Amino acid sequence: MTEGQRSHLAPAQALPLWRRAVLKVGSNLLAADGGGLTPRYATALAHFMQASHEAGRQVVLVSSGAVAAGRAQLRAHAPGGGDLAARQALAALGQAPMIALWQSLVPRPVAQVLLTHDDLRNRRRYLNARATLRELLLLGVLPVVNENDTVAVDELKLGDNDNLAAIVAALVDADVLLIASDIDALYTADPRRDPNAVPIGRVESLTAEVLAMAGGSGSAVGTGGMRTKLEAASKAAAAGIPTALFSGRNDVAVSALVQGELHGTFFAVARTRMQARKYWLRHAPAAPGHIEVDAGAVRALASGKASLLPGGVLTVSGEFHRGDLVEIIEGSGRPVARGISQYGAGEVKRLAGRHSRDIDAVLGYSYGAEIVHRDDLATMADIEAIGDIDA
Ligand SMILES: Nc1ncnc2c1ncn2[C@@H]1O[C@H](COP(=O)(O)OP(=O)(O)O)[C@@H](O)[C@H]1O
Ligand SMILES: N[C@@H](CCC(=O)OP(=O)(O)O)C(=O)O
Repeated sequence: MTEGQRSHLAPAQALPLWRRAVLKVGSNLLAADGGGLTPRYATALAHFMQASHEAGRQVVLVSSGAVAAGRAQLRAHAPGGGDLAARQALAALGQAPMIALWQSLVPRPVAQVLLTHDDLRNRRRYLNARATLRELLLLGVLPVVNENDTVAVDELKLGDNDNLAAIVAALVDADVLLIASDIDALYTADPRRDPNAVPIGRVESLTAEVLAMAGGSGSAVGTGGMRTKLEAASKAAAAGIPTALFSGRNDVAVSALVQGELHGTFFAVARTRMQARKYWLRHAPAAPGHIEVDAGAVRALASGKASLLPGGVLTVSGEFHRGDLVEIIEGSGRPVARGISQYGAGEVKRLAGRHSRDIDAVLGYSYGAEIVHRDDLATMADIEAIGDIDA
């Protein structure tokens, strides 16, 4: 890529208002030209995150750069090639310096969160990761997520932080996924190969035709290229989250984001986050078991605004675990709602009819006041309404 292409700036467009965002920053921006970590581009991105924080917005950072930082530390002794164990060792070496770089640029505490794709497929760990990230955001801390490369395995595509960022966006219920790249937009073809490629401002839907535009990474340090960015946008869209792609090398593009303007490509969504979540709650298979609730809970749940608290639970049948999708029924057996249980069947049994404040005393620990949080719940009315958006 030439300097000319790097300094391209896609036309400005308004970014929809957001309150919580996931920002993904790739190795290319942190370890420019294959060297060690540099604050060169990270400074403006850190400023964007801080300005957002001061404006009452929350940002979760998904940062690459550990492997590149580890490699730079070992210099000539660094193992070359794509050997998995060598990359894992380099990531372990470079992770702390990468976190230290962000901490040196952000005037508030920075927390390291290491996740694997496997963790996020396991509903129990998914809930734990979500609770931790929510808590960090409430504490005003900047969570810096990276893949836990030491334990990640190659079938899970070690080194794909674009896709990880999309999963994290769904995990924290972000309003938007921001991908800072070394290129200012998605082009009709890889601009390194096709001089006639033109930038695209807005993508309505990630069709096969759009996916075919993307090539791999153009650099030695980046891993995914545009392909994984489009996969990430597609994953985020399935969760109802739009994606904004922009150049993290362009100060104008980065500072425009603070003003709510995007110079880059916007990937729109067909469903809102709420519709996407309710859609999932409707279609995902439920665990074998039910939670039977009393008339007060039936009324509260029907309002669509309440969580299921232990006080409204009468009985529990079957076997389910924390993180499973369960059906909630009333005495007659009629289904009232479906939702993700924060507690396993045995725990819910012990908590039935109790006040939320007693959870700790009864179990000796607590995953929160709700048996099913309202964000994880679809009422029968929601489920019927989703019938319409299916069509
Ligand atoms: N259609 C396309 N539009 C834009 N960039 C593309 C396209 N196809 C391939 N690319 C390449 O993808 C690169 C960005 O991905 P990558 O190198 O993995 O960066 P990062 O480190 O930010 O993840 C661009 O610099 C470009 O060379
Ligand atoms: N987890 C790896 C990065 C993996 C990755 O997706 O890199 P990149 O394509 O630069 O975003 C690391 O920290 O080096």
